[in-house]
Amino acid sequence: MAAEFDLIRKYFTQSAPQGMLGVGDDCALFPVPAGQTCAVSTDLLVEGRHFFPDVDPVLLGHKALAVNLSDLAAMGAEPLACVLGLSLPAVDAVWLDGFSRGFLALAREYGCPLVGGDTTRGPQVCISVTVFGAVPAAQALRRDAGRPGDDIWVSGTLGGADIALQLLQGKLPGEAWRLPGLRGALECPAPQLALGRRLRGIAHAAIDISDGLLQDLGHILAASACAARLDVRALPAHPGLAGMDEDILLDALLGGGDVYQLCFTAAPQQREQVAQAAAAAGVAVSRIGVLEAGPAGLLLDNQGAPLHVRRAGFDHFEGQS
Ligand SMILES: Nc1ncnc2c1ncn2[C@@H]1O[C@H](COP(=O)(O)OP(=O)(O)OP(=O)(O)O)[C@@H](O)[C@H]1O
Ligand SMILES: Cc1ncc(C[n+]2csc(CCOP(=O)(O)O)c2C)c(N)n1
Ligand SMILES: [Mg+2]
Repeated sequence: MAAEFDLIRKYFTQSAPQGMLGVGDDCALFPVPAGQTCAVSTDLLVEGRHFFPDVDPVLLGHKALAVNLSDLAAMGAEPLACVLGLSLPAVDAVWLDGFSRGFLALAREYGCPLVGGDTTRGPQVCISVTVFGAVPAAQALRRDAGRPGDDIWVSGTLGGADIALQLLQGKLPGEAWRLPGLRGALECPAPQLALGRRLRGIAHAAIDISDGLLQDLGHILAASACAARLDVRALPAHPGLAGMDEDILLDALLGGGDVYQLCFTAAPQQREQVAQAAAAAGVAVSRIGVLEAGPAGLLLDNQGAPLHVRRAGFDHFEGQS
């Protein structure tokens, strides 16, 4: 058989769950639960841009799916299935074995079977994942649902992945000792699906933080036509960042990407319910500010002065428009 189909069969073909048609036909088929709407998101990961060429392929397989599941979490959706597009320079059995194991282990953990994809040859490793989820349409956590007066929350911790990335890029040489404690935040993010699901009917707007807190919160502010007042002292720093230079730390907390935690808004009357949802999901949440009626996108500090921002967040085409 052609090597291409051999590869697909060997690494990516699993028996489809009952009621689904998986790998092997022109399309996959799967049902959407009655009364719910399909949530779809896609993310591309390019070698050298989203990951280092020598990253552990097991972790890369995990992250390629995790960043997509994170978008379902940010919508309050539950995973249904995923598809995987792969462009590879050559057949590397060790890499494929690790990548597929990392990917399929997470797919199993979150009930998101791999039901199809496409495999081609190309100059560098390029991974495209599309996830399909289900959410009752009226309960989806949309970016435009924030309201003035809402608390702004963030789950988990911030900054760890960004400092890990800087260390791997050879920046901050005096801090290299921190890398072992931070690397997991960059290379093995956990999608916050349990939290997103439990925030249905409690939170208003939500987004997952991929490009940096300020940039991603900015999307909620723009869509919800709100300003925000932030308490930077309430930002939850990754424990591996304790004692770091204050400016470097603040820049990482506000502008660092690859976080894959949820930033969400909820009415102050829902504080107890938010705390219960977070406890049930097994993740910490921090209240970091409030939405205000004001110019859309305006960011204030807790004194009400414009927030001083040194790092804008991640932008693939920075300086090009
Ligand atoms: N080439 C494209 N064609 C159509 N829509 C696009 C395209 N690229 C991005 N989008 C849409 O633009 C919006 C912002 O895209 P982006 O990739 O920044 O999503 P995100 O959720 O903010 O980031 P992430 O996926 O990293 O969490 C999304 O609604 C996305 O579907
Ligand atoms: C080798 C390497 N260089 C840079 C980064 C940082 N990075 C790349 S893409 C991105 C935003 C999310 O991606 P997208 O907006 O495409 O979903 C971030 C923060 C990395 N992880 N690895
Ligand atoms: Mg997102």
